[in-house]
Amino acid sequence: MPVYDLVIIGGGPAGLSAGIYGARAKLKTVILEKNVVGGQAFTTREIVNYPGFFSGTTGPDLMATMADHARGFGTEIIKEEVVDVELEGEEKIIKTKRGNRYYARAVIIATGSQPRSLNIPGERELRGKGVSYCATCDAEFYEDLPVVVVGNGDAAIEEAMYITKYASKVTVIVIHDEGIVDCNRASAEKAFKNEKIEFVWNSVVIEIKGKNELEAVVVKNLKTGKLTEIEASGIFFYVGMVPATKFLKGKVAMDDQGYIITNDMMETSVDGVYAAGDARVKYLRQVITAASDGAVAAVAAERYLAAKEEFRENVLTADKPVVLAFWHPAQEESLTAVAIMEKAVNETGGKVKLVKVDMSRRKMIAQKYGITKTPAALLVKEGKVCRELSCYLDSESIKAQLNCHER
Ligand SMILES: Cc1cc2nc3c(=O)[nH]c(=O)nc-3n(C[C@H](O)[C@H](O)[C@H](O)COP(=O)(O)OP(=O)(O)OC[C@H]3O[C@@H](n4cnc5c(N)ncnc54)[C@H](O)[C@@H]3O)c2cc1C
Repeated sequence: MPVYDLVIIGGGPAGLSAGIYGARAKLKTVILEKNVVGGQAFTTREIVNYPGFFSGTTGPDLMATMADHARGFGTEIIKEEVVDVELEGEEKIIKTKRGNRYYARAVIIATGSQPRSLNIPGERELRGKGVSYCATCDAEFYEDLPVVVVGNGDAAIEEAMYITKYASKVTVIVIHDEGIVDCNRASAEKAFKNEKIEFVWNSVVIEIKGKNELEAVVVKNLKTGKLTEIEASGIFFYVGMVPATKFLKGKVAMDDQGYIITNDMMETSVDGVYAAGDARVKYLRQVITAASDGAVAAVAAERYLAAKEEFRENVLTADKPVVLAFWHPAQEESLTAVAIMEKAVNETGGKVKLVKVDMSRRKMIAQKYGITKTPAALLVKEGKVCRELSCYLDSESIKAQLNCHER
């Protein structure tokens, strides 16, 4: 497998947007997508809140446009499920279910999230035989048939309305008291007026019945304890999402729910590894914020790779010894030390050069050389450290240290 500048795991809006920005910046970019390109957004029929589409668009249309855009700039999109990663080294290794290995100089994790299952009897057995998590994919199979929807957030209510285009009746099971739903008001009001929708309040689904196909759903009223069997041919679950990050456990820092922790540059705890979209800890999980994250992650990755290349040219393959002077903008003492170091280097008449390293931005370089505090300075020759320099001397004494003896 060739070495890619950028491997993006996941081809939803975050991954596609990262692909657009990455390939446009001339990075050799590949997106590995295990399923349908477009992610969750592909599974929603109507998208009315993505900027530029006042009259709305469909998830599949919007995602196809994004995928064409990414491919247009040269991003490869390959159907592969990533099952393991080695992220620590300079060259990251991405391993797939088919046994392939992709090598990357930087990685963006854009694996999003997947529907939560309730793990109730019958749910796993009847998956694909009446149990579904995607109305866009499956609603049309229920023409004139009764269907149950579980949940009361935006996705549940909006998809319930979409299903009424096909189903004879849609029963929505809501855990809350009558009239209380967790979705936006406009959708709730429309759903309450929809004659094909019946709400069942204070209730949860406890069992799904059927042999080879779904026949009925058992619902428990949480206030009375009463069990009711609702005849149905299909059930759609919208009871939340879980991040698709299981294969990354122990590889990048996550919160206790498995969402990846990043800063506002989408950097994870591992150098050269970024996370974008629904898979990361964030406030709002939508197509627009996923696309935005993808753009930020790709630009951050591009700058990281450029900085690495610049470091290679300026330091590792330099034709003269280099003083690496580590400083931190919040530490005045380090600024003074670097200024004295610079004076000493200038007085060598070009025999030695100085490269300043801002520790607040170039953590990777500091880590590589084991530097934990500033000021600090190293003399590097032919890519190897030959000595540590004392930063607390005058420029004359520093100049005397600028002879290379291998460390
Ligand atoms: C029913 C529904 C309706 C919605 N409606 C709207 C709406 O109207 N407006 C809106 O803005 N947002 C909506 N959203 C939310 C929006 O779809 C998501 O916020 C957005 O898709 C997140 O994008 P993402 O790229 O981070 O992740 P995802 O869209 O989840 O994409 C992640 C991709 O990564 C792939 N993947 C996961 N693991 C691996 C792996 N190991 N190897 C390879 N590939 C992998 C997945 O197959 C998937 O394609 C809706 C969501 C749902 C479920």
